[in-house]
Amino acid sequence: PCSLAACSRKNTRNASLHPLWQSPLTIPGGTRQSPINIQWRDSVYDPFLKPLKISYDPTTCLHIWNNGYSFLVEFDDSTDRSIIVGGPLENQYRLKQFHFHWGAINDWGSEHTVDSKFYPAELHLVHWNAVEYPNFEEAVMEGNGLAVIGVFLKLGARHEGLQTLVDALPAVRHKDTVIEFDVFDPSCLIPSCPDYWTYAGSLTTPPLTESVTWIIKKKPIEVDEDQLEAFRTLLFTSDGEEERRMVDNFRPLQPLMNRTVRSSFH
Ligand SMILES: NS(=O)(=O)c1ccc(CCCCO)cc1
Ligand SMILES: [Zn+2]
Repeated sequence: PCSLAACSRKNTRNASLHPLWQSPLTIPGGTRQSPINIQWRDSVYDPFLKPLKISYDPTTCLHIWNNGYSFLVEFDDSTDRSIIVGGPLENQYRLKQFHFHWGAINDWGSEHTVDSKFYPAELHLVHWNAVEYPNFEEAVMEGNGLAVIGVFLKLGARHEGLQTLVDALPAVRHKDTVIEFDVFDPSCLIPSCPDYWTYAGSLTTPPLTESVTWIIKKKPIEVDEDQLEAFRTLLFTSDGEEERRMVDNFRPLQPLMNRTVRSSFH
């Protein structure tokens, strides 16, 4: 079993904290919380790390919904049609959903940082260990239950693959709205460069369980200003409630404690 923990620290970015983090949330015993700052020079090259193999079936895509924290694209995880294997992973993991974290302005928004630099947004592709556990909810509670690929978004050229998601956002503006999304291949959001960092961490929103093998891609993808602005038109609030813009939905950095970040590259 893994221990629950969160010791959110003073927010180093002076960002308006997501309401979730204003209440002091310190659960004793946390030794592997996320997100963290990745200090490039302290990461250790591991020659035994394999390339990450990603094979997604675009027809496993189900829907997009606004869950009041982010917008998620969810997948049919009843078979092994969309999986990742290799990298730091002992088993193959099934794609469950992907979502993003972003800021109110381009100066911050990512959850992880690299040499204390933040990106305007970060993509998380969430997978679970279907070899050892019967379903996602069980896997969430186990130390090797989940594998999340993190991809940084930086301001630059328009991303055509992302645009199909952006075009659907007005339909999920309010919390608990959902629209069907039939075909989407999330590998178009993952940089072709194979380089990544990996470390043992946790979910960055409740239940904050220490069940995630993080795989953070070294190279960001480029998106343009309009696409980032489209994220910021989403709402934390349900239809009929007083509107609160969905921005700054990232958790503060957590202590590295007794962990080493490994790199797949020299
Ligand atoms: N930001 S994250 O990738 O760490 C992440 C992924 C998935 C969940 C959902 C947990 C649901 C438990 O039943 C929460 C957070
Ligand atoms: Zn996330």
